[in-house]
Amino acid sequence: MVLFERAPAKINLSLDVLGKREDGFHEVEMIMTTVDLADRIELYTLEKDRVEVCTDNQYVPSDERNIAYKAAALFKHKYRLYQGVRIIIQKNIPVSAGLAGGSSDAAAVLRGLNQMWSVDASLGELVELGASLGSDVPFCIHGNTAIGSGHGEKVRVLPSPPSCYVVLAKPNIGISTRHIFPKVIPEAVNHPQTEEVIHSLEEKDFGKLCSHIGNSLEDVTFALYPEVKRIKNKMLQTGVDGAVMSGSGPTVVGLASHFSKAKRVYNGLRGFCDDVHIVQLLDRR
Ligand SMILES: C[C@@](CO)(OP(=O)(O)O)[C@H](O)COP(=O)(O)OP(=O)(O)OC[C@H]1O[C@@H](n2ccc(N)nc2=O)[C@H](O)[C@@H]1O
Ligand SMILES: Nc1ncnc2c1ncn2[C@@H]1O[C@H](COP(=O)(O)OP(=O)(O)O)[C@@H](O)[C@H]1O
Repeated sequence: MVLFERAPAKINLSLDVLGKREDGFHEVEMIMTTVDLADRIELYTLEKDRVEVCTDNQYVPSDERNIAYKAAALFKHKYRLYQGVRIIIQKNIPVSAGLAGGSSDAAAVLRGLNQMWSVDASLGELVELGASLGSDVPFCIHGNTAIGSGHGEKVRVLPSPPSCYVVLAKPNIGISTRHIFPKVIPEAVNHPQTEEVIHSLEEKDFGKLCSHIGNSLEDVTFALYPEVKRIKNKMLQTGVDGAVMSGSGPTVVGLASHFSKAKRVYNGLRGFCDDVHIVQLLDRR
């Protein structure tokens, strides 16, 4: 049996760090949505009780270190399943980019195995399983647009954003989330106005959305990697309506009301930054 799943990239419209927790994680509040840049996951049932992973990206492990492998092993263990699965991952989402590519692959594997093996686990059960794999997995299971709180495991669905074009620009560096969080001083960083971002979604007010997007991790990432700040500034100079770093970076997200504007920003970034995409929001509810 074979099943195909799309694993879309997430972008942050906001990310606020509220404080440090005793378990080593940080209390966050982050508004996320998905875009039409996606990995493609193929799942094949194997008779042998084993998990196999193949990827086409040299920076992504093809063994038990792959988060998609971990998701399959966890799912098999939880539901006492003794058949195996081969997972083929076509990576289109840049790696270590702040776009939750790995988390989205893991979420796609949980969704896919649930369907392929007729387990019928509820969304809540999948979210709980996903939370043990990584802070972004619960959102990736939900998709659409949502606010994540706790360390990311509590997810509440929000209205879809107003329609727009999204420019994604990633400098030629990868950032590990675990290197950024320890350097955050919650009392010292800039905090986005999360409530205003929620109001702008409720009112479908694009201008208001653009003026309130923000990310508390920018201060730390910009200090360590000034090229990320330069990309954000370049986007703003070339006329994007709003710009914000996604996750712990380094991808910068630009929001543009029209394709012509997105194209101008895209052209302005070419030569300045190699990995640039114009994409659209997936959430069209
Ligand atoms: C920062 C965010 C925002 O969307 O995204 P990315 O930059 O990865 O896209 C996520 O919270 C990343 O989630 P994820 O990549 O799943 O990270 P995890 O494996 O859960 O955590 C990696 C490490 O980051 C730190 N961490 C993560 C989340 C959080 N709320 N507080 C933390 O302090 C912890 O040190 C943890 O050990
Ligand atoms: N399926 C996967 N896709 C991408 N990266 C993966 C995957 N499995 C494990 N990894 C490892 O996780 C790290 C970053 O994952 P990724 O999800 O791309 O970054 P981010 O959390 O910044 O969005 C990399 O070190 C990568 O090797």
